[in-house]
Amino acid sequence: MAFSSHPIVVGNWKMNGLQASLDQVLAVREACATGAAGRCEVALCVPATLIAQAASLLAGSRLMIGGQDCHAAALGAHTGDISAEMLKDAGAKLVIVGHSERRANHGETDAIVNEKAQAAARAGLTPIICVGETRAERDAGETLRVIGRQIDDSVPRGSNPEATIIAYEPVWAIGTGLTPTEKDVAEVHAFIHRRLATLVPTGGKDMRILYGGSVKASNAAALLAIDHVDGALVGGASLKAADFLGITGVYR
Ligand SMILES: O=C(CO)COP(=O)(O)O
Repeated sequence: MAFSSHPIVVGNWKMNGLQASLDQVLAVREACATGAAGRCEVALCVPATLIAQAASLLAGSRLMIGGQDCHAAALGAHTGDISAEMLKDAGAKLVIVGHSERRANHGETDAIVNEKAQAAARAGLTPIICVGETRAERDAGETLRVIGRQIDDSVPRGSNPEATIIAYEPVWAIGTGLTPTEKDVAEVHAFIHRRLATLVPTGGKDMRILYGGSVKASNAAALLAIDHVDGALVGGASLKAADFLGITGVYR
């Protein structure tokens, strides 16, 4: 087990964060400047209402801002939606697509997620494409079958491996304090790597695969040292800079 050579830790604030939360962005920015944030790329996917302001605070910083979802179209009659081009215009560098909360709460299929990932790439954003099995699927021994289908159908053919990130987030590990065993994480990440190589023959092995689901400072070192784990997608523990930096700081 060894740390990835090109890791990234991404915070997903979900539907949390008001103006006052920009203080947390500033604290992470400061840690990135001093080196306290660790030797990894660092990004925060804040609510859409904060993207432009957060990004404007980060000129010259290596901290990146991302969105949490985008529409597949560039513009048009889609009330309440946000396009990848709009996120880019607001200063985002990345966007999460296909998070299990979007798949479950908004009926997003692999085909929709695939279109969103293509939209992100078209706009010059790095898509973070999420996959993960439910508890019932794991208990039924279906994990690899489900993940294989999600990868095949959600990851656009011909994706640029350097500008596409996969996040493995077991649904049952999100917000529960539960995590898979290290052996299970290693098995799924190695499986995703092999599967990507069939989809992106020119460099599936270069595509980074993040682990997400109840990552916190106390378990980050063990999770991030697992083979084929190239970083983390962090929910609850990304809301406070101190907690988040306890995770990024694992990469010394
Ligand atoms: O869904 C997640 C990140 O996208 C994980 O959330 P938690 O870290 O709160 O479990």
